[in-house]
Amino acid sequence: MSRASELGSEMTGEDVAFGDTLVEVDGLKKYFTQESGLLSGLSIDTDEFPPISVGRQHVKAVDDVSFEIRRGETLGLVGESGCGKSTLGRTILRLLEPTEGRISFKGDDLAELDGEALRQKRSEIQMIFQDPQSSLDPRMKIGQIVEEPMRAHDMLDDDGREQRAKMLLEKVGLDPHHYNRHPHAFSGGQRQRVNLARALSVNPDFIVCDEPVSALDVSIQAQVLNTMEELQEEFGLTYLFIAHDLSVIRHFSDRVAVMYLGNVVELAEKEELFENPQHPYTKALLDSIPVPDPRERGARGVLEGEVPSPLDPPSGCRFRTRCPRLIAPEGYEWTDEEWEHARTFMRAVKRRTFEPMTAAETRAEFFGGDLPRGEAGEIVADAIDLVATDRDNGDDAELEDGVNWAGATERLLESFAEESICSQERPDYEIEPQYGTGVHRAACHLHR
Ligand SMILES: Nc1ncnc2c1ncn2[C@@H]1O[C@H](COP(=O)(O)OP(=O)(O)OP(=O)(O)O)[C@@H](O)[C@H]1O
Repeated sequence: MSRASELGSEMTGEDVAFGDTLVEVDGLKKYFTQESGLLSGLSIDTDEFPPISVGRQHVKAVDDVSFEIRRGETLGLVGESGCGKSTLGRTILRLLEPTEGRISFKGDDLAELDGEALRQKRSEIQMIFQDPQSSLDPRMKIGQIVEEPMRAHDMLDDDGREQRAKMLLEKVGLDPHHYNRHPHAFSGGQRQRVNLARALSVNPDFIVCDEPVSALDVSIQAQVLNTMEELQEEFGLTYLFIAHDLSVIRHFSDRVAVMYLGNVVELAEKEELFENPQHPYTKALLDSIPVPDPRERGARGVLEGEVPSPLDPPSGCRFRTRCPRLIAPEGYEWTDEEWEHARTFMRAVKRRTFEPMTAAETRAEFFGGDLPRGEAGEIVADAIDLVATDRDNGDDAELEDGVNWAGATERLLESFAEESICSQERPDYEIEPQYGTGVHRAACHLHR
């Protein structure tokens, strides 16, 4: 093996041109196995020994994700907390074992590599974490910290490593004379710069940046991002840039992938995604960017309800349980307006967002007095009845506010939401972009 390939610093016959695919993720899944809570998970099977087993559930943190990252670009990955961004980043790096799927890096399937081959590849792929405080060992000097990955990969000799560390400290905007200082002498932004130098020490091609500036003051964020951009240019780096902050993503990415509950729901070039968003989840995220207007307090509440549990995610489109654009189920005769009324009523009942009133009042409030025709109208009438105050429910102690919210919710969801294409098929469509020429993918049946 040549010295160069031993160092992992030069590609051997597998060079990837700028703009060509460097990383490809295909059908990637990462499930965490969890023992289910208390007795609910225990099952008794007398044919087995021991006869009691603990039920296991799967946290579907990443569930069938596919995309590519091109050499030299920054792919932004955005989504609310808990949607699986970090897990995806770590699984791509093989810090977590994939449950299923392929991760190819320069054409090699990372999921298949192990031992020495994986170790070699690891130097070409590095990661930067959110918290620069906890990722730096306080007892080590920053010079040693930067040299650590080089030592682990047997790269250069002592002098060579020191020289390289000092060169990198300078590149990331630190004083190389601070080589012997300890991390506590540095500010948060400077510590993240130390992390950058450490990641760069083994000459990687690809860096997964997991919320790299989220812990920093806003004024410092831009400076660190600028340095990251300069380093990208100089070293030909490719970034997967994970952030929940859309304004940071907008500043920094070439293309953007939006994640929701383990799925990528939309992916497009940056301008296309921000100017022409096509997934209702992306639109809601964009609408909830806090506006710098003192009269508006905080984010505008567009995203209603809770993110469902990744233990049991919704079928079909993952966003459908919160989606304001849920598609009308087939098989009923109704106008768009009638379906809109029914959908609004269904959401309000499910989330119990109105004070119960008489059946006539409910009908007037949500349907302007006229129910949909045919079977849909009968279902709506049943549901209205279940939450109406002038219906005699006896004194069933189970009922909240004296009306049957749960019964009405079940009736509406079963008849309408569960029958929608949104519940039945997982969407994935390509859309004609309005900006640029890149591929625009949106996982929303409105584009079927
Ligand atoms: N080791 C683990 N064991 C079980 N569940 C896990 C584990 N790690 C993550 N999860 C779950 O997987 C889901 C995705 O988590 P992940 O941290 O990837 O999301 P995220 O989008 O990066 O969120 P955040 O921005 O808050 O870190 C969450 O429901 C989380 O609770």
